[in-house]
Amino acid sequence: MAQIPFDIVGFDLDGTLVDSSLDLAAAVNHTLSTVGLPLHEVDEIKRFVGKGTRVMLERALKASGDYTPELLDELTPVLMAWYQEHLHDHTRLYPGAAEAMAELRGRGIRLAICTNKFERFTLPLLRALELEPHFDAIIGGDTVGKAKPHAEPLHEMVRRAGGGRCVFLGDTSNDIDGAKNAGLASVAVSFGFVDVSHELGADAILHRFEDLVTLLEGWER
Ligand SMILES: O=C(O)COP(=O)(O)O
Ligand SMILES: [Mg+2]
Repeated sequence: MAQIPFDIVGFDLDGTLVDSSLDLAAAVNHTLSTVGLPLHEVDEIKRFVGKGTRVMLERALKASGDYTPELLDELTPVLMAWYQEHLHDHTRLYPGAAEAMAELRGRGIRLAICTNKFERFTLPLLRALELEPHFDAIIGGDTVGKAKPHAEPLHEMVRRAGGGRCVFLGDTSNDIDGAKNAGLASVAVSFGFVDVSHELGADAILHRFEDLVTLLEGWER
């Protein structure tokens, strides 16, 4: 069995480890419906994800020409409250992720998460999906006061996971730029919310979780 040259495999959450698009889209559309604004398609809302819940709503309001700072302030708590109650109605791991995580852990590699989703959503979601025990570190968008692409949340993830060489997987520029800023190896996934994997300048691209272990085994030492 070939060796994997990493101590830690870190994951972005939305659009990388879990497909949360239906619940996020429902949260945005529920919020817009409370004030009679036009709703968005799920595929459109997927493009708004990655910089946290408030920015997702801001992008949705801007897309329909309805944005004002006051409206965003008014509606953000509505979205937060609704999403808190619907974190895992439809949200699931991507195919092959559970098996890849089990294989990596079985080989002594530590797993970690760094997401721009707030802890108040991240932790209950991971608990509901029974994923929390698999991770040595879970960093949310508000854990260290800075979000990806800032290096600090990724540094904190590596620190809390016990240190060592780390590769980080993600689906947007926040993730890959963040990994680079933190000096980590990076993998862009092509099955996330928007496939921009070829534009991100990641060290490698992953098309399906079934290929993750082989990809890491073949990594240059
Ligand atoms: O924008 C968000 O809510 C979080 O997104 P992320 O898990 O992809 O960082
Ligand atoms: Mg993401």
